Amino acid sequence: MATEILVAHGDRPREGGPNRKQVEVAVGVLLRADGAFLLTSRPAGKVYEGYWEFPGGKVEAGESIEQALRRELIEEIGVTIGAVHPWRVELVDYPHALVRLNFCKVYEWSGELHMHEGQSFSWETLPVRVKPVLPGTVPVLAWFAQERSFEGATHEPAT
Ligand SMILES: Nc1nc2c([nH]c(=O)n2[C@@H]2O[C@H](COP(=O)(O)OP(=O)(O)OP(=O)(O)O)[C@@H](O)[C@H]2O)c(=O)[nH]1
Repeated sequence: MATEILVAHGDRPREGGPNRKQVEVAVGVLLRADGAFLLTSRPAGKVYEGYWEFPGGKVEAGESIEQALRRELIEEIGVTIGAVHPWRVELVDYPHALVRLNFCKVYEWSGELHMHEGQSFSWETLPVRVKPVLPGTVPVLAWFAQERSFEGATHEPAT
């Protein structure tokens, strides 16, 4: 089966030409017992500043997805996570990079949420109230909708 590629902001020129390498990203979907999931806003100074996403970041050389996720969540939101459950993988073709998002569900963590990069956070359910949502995050909301038999718009479109 061909890998589905989500093209974000399709009309903009791509950096690095047609053979750009894929950037591996580890992404954490933290789930509370009541089903709410954690979204964080992208900090000032990063691409897509202010857009809402699931916390995570790029995998460094020599790291597994799980190791990267543990490191990123301590660095970014101050929690130490328990078991990591790989969920889905998505390829997103952004103008700035071709990223491979490795979404992992996490049900247990310790420590208080602390936004170390000045982000905001919000525990959300469907439909998501915060906006704008990062293009690479939108399909995740659709997966939740499928799992939860939720019908209707999962989020407000970015204007
Ligand atoms: N963390 C995260 N990144 C996502 C999501 N969806 C999505 O498309 N991305 C993309 O994946 C890439 C992750 O990079 P990042 O900037 O968060 O990673 P990082 O913290 O290691 O960045 P740095 O290079 O500034 O240290 C970005 O291009 C971001 O736009 C998501 O839900 N969570």
